[in-house]
Amino acid sequence: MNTCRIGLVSVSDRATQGVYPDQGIPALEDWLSSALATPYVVESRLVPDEQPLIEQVLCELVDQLDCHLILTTGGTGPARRDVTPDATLAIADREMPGFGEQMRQISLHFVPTAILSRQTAVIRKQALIINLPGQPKSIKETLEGVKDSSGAVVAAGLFASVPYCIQLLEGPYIETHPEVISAFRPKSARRQ
Ligand SMILES: Nc1ncnc2c1ncn2[C@@H]1O[C@H](COP(=O)(O)OP(=O)(O)OP(=O)(O)O)[C@@H](O)[C@H]1O
Ligand SMILES: Nc1nc2c(c(=O)[nH]1)N[C@H]1C(S)=C(S)[C@@H](COP(=O)(O)O)O[C@H]1N2
Repeated sequence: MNTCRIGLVSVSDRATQGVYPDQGIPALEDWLSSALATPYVVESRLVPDEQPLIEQVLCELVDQLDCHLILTTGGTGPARRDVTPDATLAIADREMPGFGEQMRQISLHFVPTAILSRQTAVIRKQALIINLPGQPKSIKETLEGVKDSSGAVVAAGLFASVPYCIQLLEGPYIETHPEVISAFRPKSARRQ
């Protein structure tokens, strides 16, 4: 079986300098372990907010380590050193604007400043690359989305669309725990 390879990239000047411990990679790892029901392997990188370094790490994860999915966290805002979306677009084959649109919709349920994030998603070769904001708590918020007290989905989490996207890119089959995130999959694409 083709095991899903997931690249995790935390973009933070202060975590890189040791001003605070990086919470981005642990938050990504925690969420994935709660949500994924099929096996996967992870490659993690911590980088400062430097566009050439971010581009280099993204290319290494896609081109050399053959990742199917890359999640970045941090550096999506309007500040001068926030360049993660710029690096992501610079190495992209194609943009997937729906992810950014949905992320900002989800985030408005949590913070009034959601539209300050320029986060996007792209495809490079076999890989889907998705930017998430830097606040560690925003990782679960954006990947999982919003449910009301009865469990009905108010804003679908980003990860609901990830397994089908990776399948369309001819990547491995990813199954999720439905109580965490219910992934969309058309009948024709379901595993028998
Ligand atoms: N990797 C991280 N680990 C822990 N906390 C983080 C991390 N990245 C961001 N944060 C927290 O989220 C806030 C917003 O994230 P943002 O990406 O805008 O960081 P920043 O203000 O540019 O700082 P830096 O790049 O130095 O982490 C930060 O100010 C910090 O409190
Ligand atoms: N879910 C969620 N989205 C969020 C936030 C957040 O805390 N949670 N912070 C917002 C703010 S204040 C900013 S400036 C932008 C960019 O954040 P980043 O530079 O940390 O990526 O994300 C926005 N989106």
